[in-house]
Amino acid sequence: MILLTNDDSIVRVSTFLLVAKSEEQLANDRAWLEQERYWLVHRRGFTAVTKLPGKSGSMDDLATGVGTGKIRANPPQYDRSEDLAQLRFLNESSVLHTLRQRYAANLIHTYAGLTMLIMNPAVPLAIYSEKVAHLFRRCKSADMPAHIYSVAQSAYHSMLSLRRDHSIVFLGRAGSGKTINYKYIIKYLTIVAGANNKVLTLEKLNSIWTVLEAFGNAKTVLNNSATCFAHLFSLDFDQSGQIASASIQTMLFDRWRVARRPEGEGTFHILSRLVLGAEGNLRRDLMLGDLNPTDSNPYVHFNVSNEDKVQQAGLFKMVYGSLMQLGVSELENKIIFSVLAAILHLGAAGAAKVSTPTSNRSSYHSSSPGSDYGNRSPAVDDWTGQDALDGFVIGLYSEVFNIVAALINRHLSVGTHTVNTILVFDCPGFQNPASCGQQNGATFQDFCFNYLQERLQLLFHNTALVATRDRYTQEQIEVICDDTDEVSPEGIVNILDNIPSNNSSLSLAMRSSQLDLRQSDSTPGLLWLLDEHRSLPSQQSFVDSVFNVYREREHQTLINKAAGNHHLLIQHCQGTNPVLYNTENWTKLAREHPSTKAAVALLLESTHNDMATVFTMSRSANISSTLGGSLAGIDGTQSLRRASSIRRTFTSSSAAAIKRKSDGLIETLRRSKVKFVHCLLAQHNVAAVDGTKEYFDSTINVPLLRSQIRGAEVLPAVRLYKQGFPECMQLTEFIRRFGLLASSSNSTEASTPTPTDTKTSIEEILFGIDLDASSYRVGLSQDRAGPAVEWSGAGRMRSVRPRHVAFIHENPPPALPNLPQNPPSYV
Ligand SMILES: Nc1ncnc2c1ncn2[C@@H]1O[C@H](COP(=O)(O)OP(=O)(O)OP(=O)(O)O)[C@@H](O)[C@H]1O
Repeated sequence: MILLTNDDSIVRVSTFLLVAKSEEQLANDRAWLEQERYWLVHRRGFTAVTKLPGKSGSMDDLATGVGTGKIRANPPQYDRSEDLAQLRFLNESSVLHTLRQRYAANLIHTYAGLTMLIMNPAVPLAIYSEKVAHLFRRCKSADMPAHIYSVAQSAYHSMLSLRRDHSIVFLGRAGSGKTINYKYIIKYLTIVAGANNKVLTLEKLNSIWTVLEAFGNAKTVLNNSATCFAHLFSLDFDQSGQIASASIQTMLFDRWRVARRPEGEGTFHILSRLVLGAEGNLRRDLMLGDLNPTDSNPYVHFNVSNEDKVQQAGLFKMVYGSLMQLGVSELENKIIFSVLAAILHLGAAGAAKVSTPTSNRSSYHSSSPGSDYGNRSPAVDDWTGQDALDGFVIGLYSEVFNIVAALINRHLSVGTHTVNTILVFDCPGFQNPASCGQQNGATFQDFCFNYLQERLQLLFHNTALVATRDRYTQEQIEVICDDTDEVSPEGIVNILDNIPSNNSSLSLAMRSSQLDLRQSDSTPGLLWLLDEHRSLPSQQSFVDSVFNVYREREHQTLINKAAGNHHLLIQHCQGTNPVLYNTENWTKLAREHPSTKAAVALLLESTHNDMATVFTMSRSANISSTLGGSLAGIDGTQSLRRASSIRRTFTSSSAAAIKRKSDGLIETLRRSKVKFVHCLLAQHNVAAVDGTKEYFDSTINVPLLRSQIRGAEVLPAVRLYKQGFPECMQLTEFIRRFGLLASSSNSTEASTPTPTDTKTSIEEILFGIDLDASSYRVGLSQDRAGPAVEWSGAGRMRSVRPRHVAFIHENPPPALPNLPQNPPSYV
């Protein structure tokens, strides 16, 4: 258990220990630095080496593995630095070394400048209790140890002081811990900010997570309970800083899973839980007893042990109870589960192709008794009967998922005036099935998830690097920072989603010379090619269309043809994570079968009045008008009050809609002040292995961690943070707070000061208090926000500041085996 204390004596002692060094310590430091310790980088890791005195030749020559050559090691006291910006020698190996040292001590959180890195510990840690949350309350950013609660607290504090909307975004690979930390952020804000009229409580949060996990998660090869939807939790605060309303927007990115789950993976948990857990009248009314778990059913699988079956049955009862706690009536519950039961019965029935007497076209009928949906979904081109049924089931499940989210919102959203919002965003992680030995190639669903992760990484790049540099230029602040090894995610994002500027057709795009395409910035992205592909003869494979366009050598570093008719390789995450995709069936998946829309219409127009009422409700003004919140909707146009139309935008399954959804999301996030959390995996498949503890007690997979650090652009961001001036304050605000320190002749009280007066006064104040001139700059620009004083990141040394909180392990966790405290080398 971690205990945080603000006991003064502890603060003073730790401050003294950190600041004051004995002569002996200083001598040791000097001796260590004179030794010239370097990292020798190699494919499998890095090794500490010492330069022998008197030997010539550059140590940089040894760094054959990275190419940067900046490989000096830090003295041992930096081993567990809480902020990577504190490292004296900032390089990739030193970053890996620090993360590894901290991880060995169960310190899974590390600041990377303004970003937080979190390693997945794979085992529960007792550092998230309510008591711990209260210790972060009212703390300022610089006073908090690295912890997921410090991210939440600094967003909350910043929202209150700036009166601006904030968002917290999680990035990382599948199973790296995004969802768990997303929940901790919301839990923290609920505990610390409190909620008016108990609109949000910890019990309600538990119910929400239980319901969403059941309806939106599934077992995948990379995670036993992977999130298959993106969710944006919106916490709306009133003037006093309390939560006044909340809502959740969901996007079921993997809606195909209900009908076409990848080999070896599961469908949404709720389907098997319903069959195993429903009892009494519900079981009888939904005829669940007729479904034999041993029969093959494309829409559910029961490949679990008896013990698991009991557990799944228990989980169903929890879901049912949670829905009730969230204000869902028994009737509404029954309606939701009856649609799910219909999906299961349709799966048991299967589909057959029949000819209709009135038309030459074929249509598809389920052989399920009483089912006449086939007439509503005319077959198109190469659709099969199973496609029609699958499309229908996808439509049904998507509507169920939407109504569940709408019912949660009905319970949380209060039509009250709110001032600011904190958005917390989680989505499926980066997928690479090859990392767990699956060589068949990644699926279309994986492609969609990876595209969204790339968009988020680009948002990070633009926020942490591009916008920061632009601001320095605007303020005429010179920052010397090496950016030669920076690679922007923009190149890969363009390959994935570029829309040709001349809106040419696919056949035109393929006929045009590459030069023309490049000159007009018209090289179409893969999503556009998928969308357009339906206009091509079906013999042409999607991969052929792609490589008719992407013949250019300059693209070969990002996209390549792979062995097999349908395979292509995309170099994701700045080339650190190549993913082999199998594009067979992608053109079909990117389209929406007409039966999907028919399923939606069927629910809305159902002759069963209650059913029609419930499903219409999620689209009607009733529910959307109850949605509170000051923040614009995820589609990037209007407020959340337009939730029904937002959801419609998101239910289209075409490739173009995936881009549109992502655009809306990024635009929504961009308008707020964004904080990023990068979740990291220490080992492949941590989240998919049972008996994780034993599996996990091994050394860190250094190449895996290195590729995540590179892909996440940690080093460039920390470097800019360290060299730059990341903390800024408007000049007027500075004067308001510190104006008293100005000499009387320059007092700003006499008359309204001009910007030049203000700047001069500030420079005098800073000069007067003898602050190191290299640690600040006074900006010049006259932009809307006004010129600013910028504070150096390097000057923000958390470890030498008196802390208001400190970590103490009550029961120190056992050190991981095979991890010496100061390992001489890593392999
Ligand atoms: N802070 C943590 N403490 C304990 N266990 C953790 C922590 N973070 C992650 N885990 C473990 O890792 C597993 C995967 O975490 P989680 O589902 O949050 O990952 P994810 O990144 O959201 O995955 P996906 O992208 O596949 O949805 C969890 O089930 C849990 O076992």
